[in-house]
Amino acid sequence: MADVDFAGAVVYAIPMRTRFRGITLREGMVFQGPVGWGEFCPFADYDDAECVPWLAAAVEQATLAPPSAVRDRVPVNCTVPAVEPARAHEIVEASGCTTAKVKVADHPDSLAEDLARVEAVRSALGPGGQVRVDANAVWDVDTAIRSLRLLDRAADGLEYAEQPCRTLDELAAVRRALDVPIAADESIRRADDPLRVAVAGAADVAVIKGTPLGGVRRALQVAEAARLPCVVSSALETSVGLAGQLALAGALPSLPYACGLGTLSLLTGDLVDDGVSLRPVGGSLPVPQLPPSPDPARLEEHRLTDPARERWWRERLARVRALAAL
Ligand SMILES: O=C(O)CCC(=O)c1ccccc1C(=O)O
Ligand SMILES: [Mg+2]
Repeated sequence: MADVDFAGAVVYAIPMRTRFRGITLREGMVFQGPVGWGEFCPFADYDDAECVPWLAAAVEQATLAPPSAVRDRVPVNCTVPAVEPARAHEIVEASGCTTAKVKVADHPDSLAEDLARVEAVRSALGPGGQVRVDANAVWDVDTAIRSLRLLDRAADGLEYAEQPCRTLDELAAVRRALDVPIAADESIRRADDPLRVAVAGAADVAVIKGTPLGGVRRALQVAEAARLPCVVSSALETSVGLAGQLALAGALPSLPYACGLGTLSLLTGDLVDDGVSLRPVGGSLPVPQLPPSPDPARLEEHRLTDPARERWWRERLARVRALAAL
């Protein structure tokens, strides 16, 4: 990709407001192409091969215009990390969202805390809101069934449960045992071939994350192949990468659920100006025409300064570019 300024890529590091998915500092790179900026932000524990689609997504955004949108706003959920009930209540209230996604099973023996968090979220939303939970694939089938029965009751009805177990067979078993709808996330984005994963019997909802799936175009194909209602969700990007996820959500023919794109509030800062920052207002986000450009002062503020860490990112980008032939 001769037309992408990889040499001028900036490495950023933004602290998380609360630990999320084991992450306390969100790191990544942004670079500019002929169409705009792209963001390369695979999690630190991913090997080079798993980073290839993340790079493809960033390069796509920097070099190709987004697909045409069929809507100009996208309803979003607020994301509630594994926090105390009082904090969970505050997060939901401050978000302005009527749908909340609650992290559960964050550590062993978390059930009592999970139940209290889900109850607090329901009380913050009131009866008209929707509560979904995400267990990030950690339960076995029996634990999932037992926990989800109780969580469903504590939530006064769950909208769905995201990836309660690891495999599709396990998801199918949980789905057969319960009335709670099941959503597949890791089963799709970490599949060997996301285009071929037969998720339809194992889940009711497909979580589509454009960044790990290799970009907006590829994610639209995965969404079509899934043959299920889709929820677009973030990978904790700054507003630069979130813009691509909103382009994806804007282009999907059908979007029956709130999307997991209200995640900027999990970070303590952003790379773009407040006026174009993708923070939900009234429970929804706009579909931007083009990705917002980083603000130079914000870039400087969040620039990663540790030289060894910066080198790690630049070397990672070089290796992944070689692997991806980009
Ligand atoms: O879906 C959301 O509400 C926010 C995004 C989210 O939860 C997430 C973000 C980064 C990595 C993994 C996940 C996840 O869905 O487990
Ligand atoms: Mg998930």
